[in-house]
Amino acid sequence: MADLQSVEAALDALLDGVSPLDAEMVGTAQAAGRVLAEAVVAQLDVPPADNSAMDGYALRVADAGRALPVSQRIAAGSPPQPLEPGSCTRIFTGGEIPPGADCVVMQENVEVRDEGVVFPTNVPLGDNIRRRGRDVRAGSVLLGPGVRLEAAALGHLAGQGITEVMVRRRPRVALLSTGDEIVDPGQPLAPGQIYNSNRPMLRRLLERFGADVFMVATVPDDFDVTCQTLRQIAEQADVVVTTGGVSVGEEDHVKRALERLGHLDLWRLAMRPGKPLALGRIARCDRSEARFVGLPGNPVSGFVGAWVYLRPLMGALLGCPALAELPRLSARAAFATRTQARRHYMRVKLEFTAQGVVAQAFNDQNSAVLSSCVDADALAVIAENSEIAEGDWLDCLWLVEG
Ligand SMILES: Nc1nc2c(c(=O)[nH]1)N[C@H]1C(S)=C(S)[C@@H](COP(=O)(O)OP(=O)(O)OC[C@H]3O[C@@H](n4cnc5c(N)ncnc54)[C@H](O)[C@@H]3O)O[C@H]1N2
Ligand code: MOO
Repeated sequence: MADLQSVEAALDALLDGVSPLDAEMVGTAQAAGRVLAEAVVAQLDVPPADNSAMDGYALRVADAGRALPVSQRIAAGSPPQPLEPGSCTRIFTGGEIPPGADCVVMQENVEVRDEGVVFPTNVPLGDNIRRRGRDVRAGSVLLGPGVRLEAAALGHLAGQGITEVMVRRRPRVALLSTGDEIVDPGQPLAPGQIYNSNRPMLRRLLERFGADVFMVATVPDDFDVTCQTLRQIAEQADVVVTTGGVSVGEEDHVKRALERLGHLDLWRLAMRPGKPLALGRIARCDRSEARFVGLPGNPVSGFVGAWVYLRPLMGALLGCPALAELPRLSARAAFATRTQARRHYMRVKLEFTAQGVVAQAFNDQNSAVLSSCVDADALAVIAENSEIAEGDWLDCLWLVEG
């Protein structure tokens, strides 16, 4: 086991020379989940003018403490007139503050009498006024490059009236399955066969990591056809991902095809699950190369491999730091375990208790037991040759999209 290589070394090899893909312009209505290729500079102040945070009355602080007549009414969207001296203005939330007014008193705090509206004394200057540009100042960076466009960022873009943004092209990923025993749902199962669980699982993960999974296929059981298929796919794919056939078993078409079409490194890693990993390149006609990642066939090994390798790879191709690195958190172990030569990525459920975060491990952590992943919130990373007692602090990789 002394020859096992580190996860970090494999990650370095995987990410070596990877740079962000080219940029493309998309409509903001289609931009959800995309990654900004360049900074977006604000063109407008938000809010565009001082406005009221409350339904109530705008006045001069100096006039508070007495009854004031109402000289105008301002709803959101109606332009204000300057405030007549010695009067107040009826105003609604979002209404523009009239020139001359310097505070807003909410309507619950006034008394409306025949002679006018009576205000409390000691109204703070500027109270309940949302200042122009408080949220965004024109000319400032609204969103920086590498930001993934999720709900609030999309709202922020719309707040500027922006309809198009420059984003990174989504990495084009081909997802291939190997193994004669693997059958797609919808087909009958012959004896010895199992359904392909890796394909929908990895497709979903890759899409969550920002990829465009433009094709899924099963590798044909023929060396020449495999070569031809991979060569064609590599012309369109940034990354070719396969599952299965990376261990020490009998001759495998994908491995041999990779050696013929480009380059292949077989890794034996000090990690569990996911000891075997294949990394390579497939040459294209124009001499550029598609990346190749061969994950193990065991579903849990594929699941963990996707988070540990494919997510950072998508992050690098998208120029998105939040995707490139999985967030970590510390949690107390609700279990005891020990490891040997391989670092263990244990699937855990996190409980957020008053005493802090507690990690509950799924009982059966075997790499073929996919039920261990269904409820997993995090991967607790247990160092090689170590022992964990209940209550010990664990370093966990949080399974979030980024
Ligand atoms: N003599 C040794 N045997 C194995 C070693 C080893 O070091 N020496 N390593 C083990 C480890 S660790 C792993 S992980 C697996 C990796 O195997 P492969 O990547 O070669 O994958 P396969 O043999 O093709 O399949 C493994 C397992 O997964 C099932 N599988 C494959 N594809 C799918 C799919 N799409 N959906 C669901 N299940 C799938 C397949 O039926 C096998 O049961 O090797 C160990 N062996
Ligand atoms: O390293 Mo493998 O993924 O344990 O079965």
